[in-house]
Amino acid sequence: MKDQAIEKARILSQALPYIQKYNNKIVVIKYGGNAMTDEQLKKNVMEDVVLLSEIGVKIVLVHGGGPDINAMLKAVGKESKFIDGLRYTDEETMSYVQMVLAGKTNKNLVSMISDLKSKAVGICGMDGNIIEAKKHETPDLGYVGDIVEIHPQLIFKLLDDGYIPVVASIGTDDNHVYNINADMAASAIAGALNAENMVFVSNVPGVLKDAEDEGSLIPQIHVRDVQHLMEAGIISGGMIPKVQCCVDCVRQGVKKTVIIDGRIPHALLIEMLSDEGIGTMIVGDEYEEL
Ligand SMILES: Nc1ncnc2c1ncn2[C@@H]1O[C@H](COP(=O)(O)OP(=O)(O)O)[C@@H](O)[C@H]1O
Ligand SMILES: CC(=O)N[C@@H](CCC(=O)OP(=O)(O)O)C(=O)O
Repeated sequence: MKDQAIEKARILSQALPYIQKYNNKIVVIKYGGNAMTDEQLKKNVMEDVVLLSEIGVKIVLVHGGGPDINAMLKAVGKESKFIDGLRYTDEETMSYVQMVLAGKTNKNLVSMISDLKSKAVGICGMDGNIIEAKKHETPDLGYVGDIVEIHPQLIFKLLDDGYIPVVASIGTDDNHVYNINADMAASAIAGALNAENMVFVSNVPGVLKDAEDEGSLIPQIHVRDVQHLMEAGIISGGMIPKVQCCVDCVRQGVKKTVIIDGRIPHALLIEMLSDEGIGTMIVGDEYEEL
């Protein structure tokens, strides 16, 4: 019993340099819909978000919700169609995407944070014109948007006032509302906020040497090696835009980007506050180990 308590205290004390490192720093967390399907694991992720926020990390939570959107479309008898990992979004689909992402999924995360006695504000990229977008041109995906510019003032204001901004990936121009891939929204927001760290919470261990073999994790990739890994077919499918987003983040000055497995309880705490490496880190020359 006493030994267990000492071990717990040792692990807690290990967190001190990380708490100091991240105090008052902005960290963007992208929480993917595939890692939200288990309620207990979702609660673990929200507990980690709240704990990090309570120790002074300025957390911005950008979320996806692909499976929630698929379920809604199925319920109304509409087919989900993806091209190169992006959802074909006709006008009717767009209204469901907005309803689900900025409604059910967003408010569920906000209420979980409130239940943990912390303060969150749920918004989407239309609020405060955060995500200025334009129609994605080729291929024609309907109301799928590309990000033109991030206007981060509202996010800064919420962080300054002690709120955790919870952001749904919907953008707008003067005339239309657009469905934005949540990885892209998160990385563009991280770049615009000059975040210290960008963490993608997914449902894979990270980048694998062999996508079929969960034991083949690549712990660290330098941005200069990403092109080669794509050409060699090691990074493929849904991992291509995610890794590309990591590279964009690093190029925009985010010091560390990491893809972690939301199926591991408290993966965020392990990643942020311990000496244990978890997932795949994608870094540039600027990155320094603590
Ligand atoms: N080298 C790789 N390592 C891990 N996953 C890979 C790799 N290549 C392709 N993938 C695929 O990428 C998917 C992760 O992307 P995605 O489903 O878009 O995640 P999320 O829902 O978190 O946004 C995995 O489910 C896997 O099928
Ligand atoms: C254009 C596009 O594909 N948008 C995504 C937005 C949600 C998302 O990205 O959710 P995940 O992170 O859970 O995949 C979609 O409609 O599914």
